[in-house]
Amino acid sequence: MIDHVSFAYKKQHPIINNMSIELFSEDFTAIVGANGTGKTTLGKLMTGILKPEKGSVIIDGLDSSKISLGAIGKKAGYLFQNPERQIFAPNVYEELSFPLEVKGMKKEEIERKVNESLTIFQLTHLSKVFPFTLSQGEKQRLALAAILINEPKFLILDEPTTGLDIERKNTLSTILGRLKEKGIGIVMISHDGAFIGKHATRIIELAGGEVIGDNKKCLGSKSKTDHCA
Ligand SMILES: Nc1ncnc2c1ncn2[C@@H]1O[C@H](COP(=O)(O)OP(=O)(O)OP(=O)(O)O)[C@@H](O)[C@H]1O
Repeated sequence: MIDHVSFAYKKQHPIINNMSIELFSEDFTAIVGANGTGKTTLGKLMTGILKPEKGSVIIDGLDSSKISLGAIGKKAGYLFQNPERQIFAPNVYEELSFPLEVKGMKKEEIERKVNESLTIFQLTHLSKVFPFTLSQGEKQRLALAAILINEPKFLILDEPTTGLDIERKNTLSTILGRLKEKGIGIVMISHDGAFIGKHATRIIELAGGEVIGDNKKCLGSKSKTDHCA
């Protein structure tokens, strides 16, 4: 929940101005608005990468300013506009196994979870590959898989369809549809009207540091919150 949040990179130039938004895990929420209106900034505030100057960001009942990024990552994952920024391991398999090792999970359990994830994200044939040689779509699927191996309740995606061809967009659609069915709340920052039209159950529009539109569509969702447009 974004509660009366204000944020500026430079004093006197607020990007987010006393904004409040409540997000629900049953929604696929799209954040839209013109270039430079603060969508990415809001996404980073939602996942604790940036901290608000005023107000608070409450993630699953906890104040983002008071918990570590690691702890936030177990509740809300963030897919960067450029997924390369969040890939660190020497090969695809280790990108997925490392967070589980850190958790202290047993080797057999790690193998089972990683192999399952490689299958879901169509990366099995690339498991030994150096991640930086992957294509854009493959890097994105790897970054998504690495976020989701933490089993967060919310996933925030920043312009995930940029640079993807139709086939890769369809793969992403299928993956996001499965996540939705599992009850993971999805927030997508995007200019891709067709993709938003297909998936979003709620559309929040930003301008001038404020929310200027907040509409819900039903799309057959099990939405419990207010009305559907
Ligand atoms: N690290 C930064 N330091 C200073 N200013 C920044 C920084 N990041 C973003 N800004 C500025 O903040 C404003 C909002 O940027 P932001 O990336 O959040 O917008 P956006 O709505 O996501 O834009 P786009 O649709 O082009 O991706 C812009 O004017 C941008 O130049």
